[in-house]
Amino acid sequence: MRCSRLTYLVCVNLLVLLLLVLAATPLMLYPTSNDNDASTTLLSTFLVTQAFTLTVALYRPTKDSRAKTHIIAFCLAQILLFAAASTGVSVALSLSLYEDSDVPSIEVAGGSIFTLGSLSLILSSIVDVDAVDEGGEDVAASKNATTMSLLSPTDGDSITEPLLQQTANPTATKTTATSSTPPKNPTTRLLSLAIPHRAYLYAGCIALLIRLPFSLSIPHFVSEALGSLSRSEIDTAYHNIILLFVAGTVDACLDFWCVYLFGLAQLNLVKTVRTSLFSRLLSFEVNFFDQNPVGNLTSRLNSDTSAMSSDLTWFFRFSIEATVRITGIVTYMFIRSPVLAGAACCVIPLVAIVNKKYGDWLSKNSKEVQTALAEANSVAQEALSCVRTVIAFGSEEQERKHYNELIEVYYRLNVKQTIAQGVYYMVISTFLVNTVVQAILLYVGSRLVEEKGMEVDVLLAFMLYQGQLQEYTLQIFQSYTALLQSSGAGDKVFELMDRKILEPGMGSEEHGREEDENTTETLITTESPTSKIDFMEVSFKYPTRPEEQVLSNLNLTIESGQTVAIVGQSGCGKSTIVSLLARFYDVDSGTIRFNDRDIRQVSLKTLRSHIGIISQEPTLFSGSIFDNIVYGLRDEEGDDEEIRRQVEEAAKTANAHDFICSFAKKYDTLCGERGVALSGGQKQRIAIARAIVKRPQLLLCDEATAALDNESEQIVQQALDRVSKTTTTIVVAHRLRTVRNADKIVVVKGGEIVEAGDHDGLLRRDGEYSAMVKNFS
Ligand SMILES: Nc1ncnc2c1ncn2[C@@H]1O[C@H](COP(=O)(O)OP(=O)(O)OP(=O)(O)O)[C@@H](O)[C@H]1O
Repeated sequence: MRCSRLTYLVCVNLLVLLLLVLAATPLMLYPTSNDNDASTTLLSTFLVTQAFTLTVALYRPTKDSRAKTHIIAFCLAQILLFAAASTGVSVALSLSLYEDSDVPSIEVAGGSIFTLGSLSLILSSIVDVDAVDEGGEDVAASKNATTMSLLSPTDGDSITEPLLQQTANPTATKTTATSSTPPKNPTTRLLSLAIPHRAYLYAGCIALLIRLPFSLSIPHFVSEALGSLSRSEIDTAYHNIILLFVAGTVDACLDFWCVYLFGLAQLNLVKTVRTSLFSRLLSFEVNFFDQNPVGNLTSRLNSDTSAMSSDLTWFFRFSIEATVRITGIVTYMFIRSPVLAGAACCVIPLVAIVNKKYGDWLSKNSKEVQTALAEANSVAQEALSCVRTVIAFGSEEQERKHYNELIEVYYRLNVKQTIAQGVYYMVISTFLVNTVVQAILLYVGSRLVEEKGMEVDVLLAFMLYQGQLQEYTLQIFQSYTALLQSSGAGDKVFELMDRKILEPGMGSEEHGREEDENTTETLITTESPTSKIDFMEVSFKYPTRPEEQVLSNLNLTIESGQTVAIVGQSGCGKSTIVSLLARFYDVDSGTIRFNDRDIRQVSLKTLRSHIGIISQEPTLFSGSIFDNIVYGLRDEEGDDEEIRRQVEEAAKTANAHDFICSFAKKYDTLCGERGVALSGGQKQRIAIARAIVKRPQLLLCDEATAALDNESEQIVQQALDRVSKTTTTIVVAHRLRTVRNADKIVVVKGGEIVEAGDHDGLLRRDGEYSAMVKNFS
């Protein structure tokens, strides 16, 4: 395993710390007259080593700017530590001298070294050493630009900046949809997500900072009150009890603001991440959804976004609170007894190391947990959305088994996590912090009381504060662990955010944006409300199946207002022609022209606003019939009366008005999920009304009557015939009797057009079409 310079720094710090602790321990326990000399030696060793590690860190410039950033952050923190150390040590030394060496300076030095060492270890564990280790020069170089921009975002107000780091390439040719290289370390990126919500975070921090002195003083007043009582100083005890009550009340009031403001930041963060991710998902091309199960995506949208946001705000709140509390408590402890302070801090370095390891493992495991959950969700979602098919085929047991297997994987990963958590709490929290530290404090404290005449209430205060110190030390580490856990969940979300939007997704919108006005003009101001379509030498393969040539050099012209039927054997590419026209996919070569304009030069929104699509399986939303029909008009503005009139008119044209009016709630009748509360024919007629309510220039009917019985087929066919008089229509059909009246019938075979003409002409020709008609009759 390769080690970065930062890892070496941490190791050197740790080693020096251990040596100094070993050297200081006998001096602290058995002080001699040479203490001052010894303490000076220890302190200067520590400072020299720090200076040495700093020099090593700054020496030899590295090309890896990410590592550089970490090192600079590390060095800055070290410099701050130096400043704090010098001030702290001189204050402590003068205190001990002032008190006539009641507290030997060696104890001050020992305590300071413990604290400094611990702080530098905490710092080292927080700096993402492994991220620097893992990144080779190449990877790091590819990440540099975005990393640096995120470390110092200039426009922090836009959530899209940290979330959407890759914009679409408008001229991108079709490639298999893969995610682009993730631009940066997810932890740093995750942190940058909080930038737009900084107002709440700042306010929360201010409330926290005002609150903490009150909160921190409570154990002091308790110890003072008890100490006064033990000395029978009743008035002083009452005085401390009143102070305790006041401090506790202020603490409680400000606690509300902390919970509220940090909670608000979290809610806003979840909201922004969810809405950004959802809109990103909607801008992906159809091919993306061919490859990614919906359950998987909803899992990312729900559980991953909330996991990353809650852990992130948890990190902000508790890391700040814990840092302030630890600083306050450690300062208080050093002022009252440096030796006891050293004893209280002695396990912190160990906790730091264990926590770093635990955090790294947790980050990896939580990624696996989220993936396992997403897979299980995907299976559940699919089974539930196709529940009728599952029941009809008696596949309940099979689906149950499949889901159980995936949930078992999720369960096992969680069990692993629970065991690790149990071991962590057992060793760190219960044993080290609650048992070892308490025992050390009581032992050292009782010796100080016995041998140096230290007051018992000092020991009492230490016992009360040490609980808080350990609790918040754990909390600061856990908030770091939570951050890593968030990055685990955030990783998958960022993967989707970073995925390039390929044409025909948003890329084309960007492309079409400049031309939007012209384009809309072109499409709308044609003489007739219909459109002319040209397929010119069109070839196409599905990206997920590149080995199969679906269409090859297909040429087809559909005049404005014509009704053209596309027929052919199953799998010959009929529906593909429809999908290409709606730009669900882009052609590999050749051109499709809409009113003499290449559809790749038209924004998707504009193009689709002129196309109505009716498919074999009409998908209705779970709202009312009115909601479903008006869906086709959602972008249009107008008064409610006018919209209602248009909806009813479309329903009448689609032969749907009468059956809608036969329902008690008429247009307000609910359709049920995916329209389950309606018959196939009724659903199809509502789908027709939805497609024509916006008066499209082109109507695409893909096997619109194929799933209906004869009676329903006739009613729907009448509706389609009526609609096709006012628009250009392309009909894909199996039932040849439904296409007899088409202006042109096109026979597709092996991805090519083999015959074209009207019904009578093709029959006379006695070719493919004629054979198909004979087969069907
Ligand atoms: N999303 C897809 N991904 C990969 N291949 C696809 C996809 N959709 C269709 N195909 C394949 O492309 C070919 C043409 O399919 P298409 O749906 O256009 O045929 P069709 O003529 O409409 O068939 P049918 O009459 O049965 O509906 C088929 O071999 C099909 O398996």
